[in-house]
Amino acid sequence: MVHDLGTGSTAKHVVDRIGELLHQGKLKDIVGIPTSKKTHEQALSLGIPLSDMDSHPIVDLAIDGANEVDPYLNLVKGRGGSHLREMMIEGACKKFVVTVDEFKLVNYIGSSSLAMPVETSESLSEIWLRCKAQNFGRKGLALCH
Ligand SMILES: O=C(CO)[C@H](O)[C@H](O)COP(=O)(O)O
Repeated sequence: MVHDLGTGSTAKHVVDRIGELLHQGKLKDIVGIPTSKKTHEQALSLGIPLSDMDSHPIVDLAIDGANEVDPYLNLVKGRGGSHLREMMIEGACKKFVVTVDEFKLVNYIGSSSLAMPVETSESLSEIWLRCKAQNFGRKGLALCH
């Protein structure tokens, strides 16, 4: 089974548990695709076999956290800084499970008043910024590397 390994404090518990089940022999034949460097390091330390999307373009299962979830199950993800990679990997998965606590549940997306994460690839960032600036104006747009 090809498993996306999510990013953030909630997903960290999932990755820990996968490592535990692997060591207990209760989980077999699993390969993980980490959505961030931090998760990559955590998975390596737990001995979870790792791969990437070039070798495994179809991901069977993704379990990851979210920043906001509305009553219709619309999500905000990416405040942990792995937006683009998560969208690529989780967009390719057959099944996507989101793990959140009650603090992530909102009446409408954006109501937590926290920043809305948007991430782009470095090579596209200028083109993308120009495009977004036309839609929203430069205010509030920042590049994070
Ligand atoms: O999208 C993410 C990372 O880019 C995380 O899943 C999201 O930020 C939730 O993180 P946490 O479980 O630490 O609250």
